[in-house]
Amino acid sequence: MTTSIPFTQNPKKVSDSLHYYRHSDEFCLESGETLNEVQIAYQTFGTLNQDKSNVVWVCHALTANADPIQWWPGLIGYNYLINPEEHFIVCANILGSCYGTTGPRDFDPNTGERYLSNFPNITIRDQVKAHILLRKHLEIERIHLGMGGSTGGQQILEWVIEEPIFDKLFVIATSAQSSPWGKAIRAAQRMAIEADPSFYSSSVNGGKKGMEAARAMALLSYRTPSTFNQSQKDDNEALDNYRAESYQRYQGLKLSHRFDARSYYVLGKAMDTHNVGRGRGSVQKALATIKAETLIIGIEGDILFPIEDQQIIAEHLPNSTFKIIQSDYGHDGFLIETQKISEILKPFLSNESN
Ligand SMILES: CC(=O)SCCNC(=O)CCNC(=O)[C@H](O)C(C)(C)COP(=O)(O)OP(=O)(O)OC[C@H]1O[C@@H](n2cnc3c(N)ncnc32)[C@H](O)[C@@H]1OP(=O)(O)O
Ligand SMILES: N[C@@H](CCO)C(=O)O
Repeated sequence: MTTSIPFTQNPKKVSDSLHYYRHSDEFCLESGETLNEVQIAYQTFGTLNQDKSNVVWVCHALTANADPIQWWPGLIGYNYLINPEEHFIVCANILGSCYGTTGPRDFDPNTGERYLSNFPNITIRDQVKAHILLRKHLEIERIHLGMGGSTGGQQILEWVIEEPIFDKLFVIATSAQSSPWGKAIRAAQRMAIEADPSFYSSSVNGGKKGMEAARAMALLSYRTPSTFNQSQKDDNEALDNYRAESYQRYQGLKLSHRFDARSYYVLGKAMDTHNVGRGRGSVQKALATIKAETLIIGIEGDILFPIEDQQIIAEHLPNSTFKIIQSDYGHDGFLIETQKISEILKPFLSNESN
């Protein structure tokens, strides 16, 4: 087994409490293709209590890693609502990513070469299958709270339908199926990556310039005009070198220093596959099977996952609470508005209904 070295050019980005579960059996994907010797990188925080009733499983968003204390500060961490003193927090890097779990830059055990552009298409359901493998490896039979935002929320919704082992769910800025609008946004980003000839090369860092452009496009769907218009104002004399352009270029560079272009490509395609109704009759029928008490939060101004996406979930879940928060940040507000989220999540977690 070729050990997969967690991808990061910034070692501090990969926490020293990262663990690995290596699955020796064949991992069959929804596409019918298989992956061998899948490795799942994960982190746990806190202690499993006697009756294993304090598990909080966090599913991360597109470019995050297995350390939610790092990327969801204010909500998860010591002295926050979801904390290691009270909860046994588990978070796994998702299949196809580049923070320790098997993805395009890892070595294919069948060829001894890195997958690179040969990494198979994966789905959200495949990512959930990897979570389930890890759950079983950790001998966790019940999850008190499953939580996630954006594609993390998509994983949670898929998972609870596959395995009704959750007491409570919290999902934010997410959907029950990917919309044509979301698919169009990600297609444009893939076109930018495909326009970078190095994406198809054998270079382990291929596609990075394309990913920088893709990230700049993505940011336009993660934010709102007000965040740019408030923070990136130019003086009246400016005729070039605008702050908004400098910001976009910087954000692209920032991502290219910590993320892999082929992972970005594969994970975007996985998001496109999301549809809880596939093979289950309809989205409505699939959602109606979810008995867990669910909190759904939408963000006013989120153009990637508009409020209607969360309304559909709320309408078809038998036991749900739906709240809307305001955020200048739009979609990325789920990572930033942790105070507003905590004010809603706290009473949801403390009620005795479950
Ligand atoms: C390994 C890991 O990190 S796990 C992954 C964690 N990340 C994720 O999950 C992705 C989600 N996180 C994010 O998207 C972001 O961290 C957010 C949304 C939470 C906040 O966004 P940020 O990028 O931190 O803040 P913001 O968008 O305001 O940008 C601030 C940065 O832009 C820089 N900047 C601001 N304006 C400009 C400009 N005109 N030109 C150049 N740079 C600029 C700031 O100096 C700052 O730089 P820094 O990040 O090096 O400190
Ligand atoms: N901006 C966040 C959330 C995207 O949904 C990320 O890059 O992971």
